Amino acid sequence: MQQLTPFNKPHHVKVFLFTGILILIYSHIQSERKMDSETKFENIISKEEAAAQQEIWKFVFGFTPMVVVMCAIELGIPDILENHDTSETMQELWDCLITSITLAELASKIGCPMPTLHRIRRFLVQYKIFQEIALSETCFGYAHMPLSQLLTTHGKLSMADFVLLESSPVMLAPWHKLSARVLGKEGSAFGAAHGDDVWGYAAANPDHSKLIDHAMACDARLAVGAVIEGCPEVFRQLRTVVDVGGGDGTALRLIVAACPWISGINFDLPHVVSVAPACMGVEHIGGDMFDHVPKADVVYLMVSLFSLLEFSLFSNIQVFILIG
Ligand SMILES: C[S@@+](CC[C@H](N)C(=O)[O-])C[C@H]1O[C@@H](n2cnc3c(N)ncnc32)[C@H](O)[C@@H]1O
Repeated sequence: MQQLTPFNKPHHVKVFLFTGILILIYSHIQSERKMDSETKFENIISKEEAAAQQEIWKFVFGFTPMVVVMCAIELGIPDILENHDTSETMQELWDCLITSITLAELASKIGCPMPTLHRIRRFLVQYKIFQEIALSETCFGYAHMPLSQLLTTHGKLSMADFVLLESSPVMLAPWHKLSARVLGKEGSAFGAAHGDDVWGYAAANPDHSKLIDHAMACDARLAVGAVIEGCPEVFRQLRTVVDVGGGDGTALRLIVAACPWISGINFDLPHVVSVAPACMGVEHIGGDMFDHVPKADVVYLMVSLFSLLEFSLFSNIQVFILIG
């Protein structure tokens, strides 16, 4: 008698084949899925890697915005624009209320070739520091943006001198000592770069000291303007005020102008006050705040928070601190 195996009946063969095909299809789908997710994963990685490869350029050329803005200030572009009168014809023709200047006009005022200026212009427009206005199909004008307004020399809220200070070689050199500072090899990064602290270096280098004073004045105009406007009551009862580390006296000049009943003492290191501009209602006194500070109804210290401990010596004086 012939033994029956699963294959010797036709319907068994069919079932077997059918199951086999199902298994094949299933494993094929599974392997497709696996490949699919692997490819997707690889794609994600490669997208991230591609993004990183783009991102890295920000760090390679991260300094560029700072130096191009510095260049614009040094060339006087914001000031030229500020003082430029758009010709009446142009004004009427284009009904353009925004003062703008063409590249040719700008190049001629600066006294530089157009092609090099064009490259700086492109960057400044791209970064929305200036805006480009189409005056015709072929002619463009360049106009102020809120950012470029802050770069004019005499603007009320100008930050131009702060940009010039921080982009100066003296202030950039300490950043090259940062890793040594982190490793504890250097006391201070500024000292490592220049062999002295910031104020000692400034005392020996009047040009740099002037740069610091002007930069600090930018900050003082912003901060003090906001305090006078935001809380004028702070000044009502005061007769005498000392600004410790007051730089060229900008902060006190603003306070005294807004509150003429106040007498101000601008207290700073001797090399700073000796060149500070005279101002009615403000007396400049030179000295070291760690030795003594003139007496007054109020002593305030803005920014220079070297050591609050030293201010325990003001224990019987009202002290308030403005952080700019
Ligand atoms: C960061 S600046 C601030 C300037 C000003 N308060 C402002 O915000 O515009 C610090 C000021 O403190 C002054 N300074 C540093 N050490 C000082 C000291 N030992 N005694 C008095 N003034 C000092 C500096 O000369 C400088 O003008």
